[in-house]
This record gives sequence, structure tokens and C-alpha cells, in this order.
Amino acid sequence: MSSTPDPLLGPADIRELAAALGVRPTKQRGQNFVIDANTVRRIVRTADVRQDDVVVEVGPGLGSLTLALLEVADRVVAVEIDDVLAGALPATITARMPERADRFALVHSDAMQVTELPGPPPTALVANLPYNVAVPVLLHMLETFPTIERTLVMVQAEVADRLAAAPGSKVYGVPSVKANWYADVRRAGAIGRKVFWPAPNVDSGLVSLVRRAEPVKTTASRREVFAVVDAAFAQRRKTLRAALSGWAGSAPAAESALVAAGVSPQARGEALTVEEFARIAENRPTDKKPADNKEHGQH
Ligand SMILES: C[S@@+](CC[C@H](N)C(=O)[O-])C[C@H]1O[C@@H](n2cnc3c(N)ncnc32)[C@H](O)[C@@H]1O
Repeated sequence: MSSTPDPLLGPADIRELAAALGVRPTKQRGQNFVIDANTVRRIVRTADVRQDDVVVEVGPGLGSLTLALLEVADRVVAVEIDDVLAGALPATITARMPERADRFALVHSDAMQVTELPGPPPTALVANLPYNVAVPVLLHMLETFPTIERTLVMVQAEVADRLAAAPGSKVYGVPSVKANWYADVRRAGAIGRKVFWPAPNVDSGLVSLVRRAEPVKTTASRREVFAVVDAAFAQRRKTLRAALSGWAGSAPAAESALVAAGVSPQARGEALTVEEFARIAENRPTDKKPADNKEHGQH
């Protein structure tokens, strides 16, 4: 009895592909490729990818996760920055899954620069993110594509903890609050080092983000809210009264904004929910509001 070979990439396939392309993975681009078919299938299951999803993947690399996504979803759009990897991927997809190649589109670009994608709007984001830019890329995608409902990303374990942290936790910080502006966030599992080539020197974790049913109720803009968050955590050991003095113009002005928002001036940023940050933003002294323009493009 002949069995059909697995279309997904295993360790030998990755080695062969990398050798044929002359790929030398770089740290700078966070290039650690998954060499284990079980791991990518598990990621796709955990992501709850459905057949009618339009999935966007950031950093497809040699295509390990891309192929697992194509097994399930009707459409996958992958954004890859690397010239050699982007150039080779369509041929890999055609060779491994010829019957599904027309469901795949490649965007050769830096994900941070992407403002539109070909085809119908994405409904899900699934990615093994480049670790050095994981948080900005994640936030950029959630902001740019509001149609993304479900997200599952693999990131460094420590970053996964930060993203999913709740107020009061030691690791609660800027990534936690900003991710929570868009979504309900939770840890969704751990991934060991051995499933990668080359093996990274940190553990990895999965994070699931489900877009909020209702956006945070506030009259402040996303930029205004994020400006408070950045200021509060830039000096996380200080009380908010002190940490927000620059943002408000003075410590007494910060105190007034905090009191008006119903937040103790003695509290620290690590205790506040995203809703509380939004209320503080609403109460920024009016003469300070134009300063927000300078944070354009920052997350
Ligand atoms: C951790 S690897 C994941 C590769 C593949 N998805 C896998 O799981 O085997 C990260 C990938 O992101 C790509 N990358 C790095 N920075 C990027 C950026 N700013 N925009 C798009 N892709 C990027 C890298 O070239 C690499 O292919």
C-alpha cells in the first residue's frame, strides 16, 4: 500500500530547501524556522482557523506554517521581508500543494509598511513572528486590519507573558495594555526550542487574541490613549502623578487629570486597566493635546 507523503515540511525538507536557496538564517530578522509538522498543525488548531477564513501570516519563511494554514483555510496571504525567502515561497507552495496554490498570495514587504492586502479583507492573523519586532508588528496588524477577528502568534515566552498579563502583574506593561486595547488576550501554550532550526536560545509561547466585541468606550483617540500608557510606563516605579507630569505639563495638572478620571494620583501604571488609561487621556489638559502628533507611527 502506498501512502501519500506529508505535504508539510519536516527537518530534512527544511535543510534541503535552505541549502538549495543558500539561506543562512539571521538573528536580525528573527529567522528561526519550524521543522516539525505537528507543531504547525497544533498552531493552526489552536488558532481555530476555519475553512472560510482569510488568513494573513507575517514572516512565512520557508513555508512551514503557511502550508499548514493552506490545509485548512480557503485563502492565505503571507507578508515576507526577505528577498530570497519571498522569491522562493510560491514555488514551494506549488510543489507541495499544487491543488491549493491558487489560494495563496505573497506580499514581499516589511510587515510594518503594509497598509493593504490583495483580495478580500483578512479575518485571522496567524504567525510565528520575528522575535525582535513581534510586538510592533502585532499591534500594526491589529490596527491596520480591523477585520482580523482571531489572532494566534508565536513569540518569545517572556513577550507572551507580557502580552497576556493582567493589571497588578509584575510583567504587566505597555504591550499588555496596548494589546488589550484591541483584544481579549490569553496565553495559549508553550513551544520548546527543539522544533526550530536554528534552535533559538529562548523558549516560545503562543498568544491568542480575540478582537473585543465592543471597542473600549472613550472619546479619546487610540493615539491619545497610547500616549498616556507610554508616559506612565516610561517611569513605571513612579506614581502616576509624577510619571504623567510631562504629559500633563506639571505634576498638579497630572493630579487634576487623574482625579477627574477617578484614578488615585498615587497609583502606578501597572495597576491600571486600559479603560482607566482611556479615562485619563480624556482628561488631558486641553493645551497639551496637540503634542500627540509627534507619536505618529509608534506603538
Ligand atoms: C521566526 S521566522 C518564522 C518563519 C516561518 N513562519 C516558520 O514558522 O518557520 C520569522 C520570519 O519573519 C520574517 N521577517 C522578519 N522581519 C519581518 C518584517 N518586518 N516583515 C515581514 N517579515 C519579516 C523573517 O525573514 C522570517 O522569515
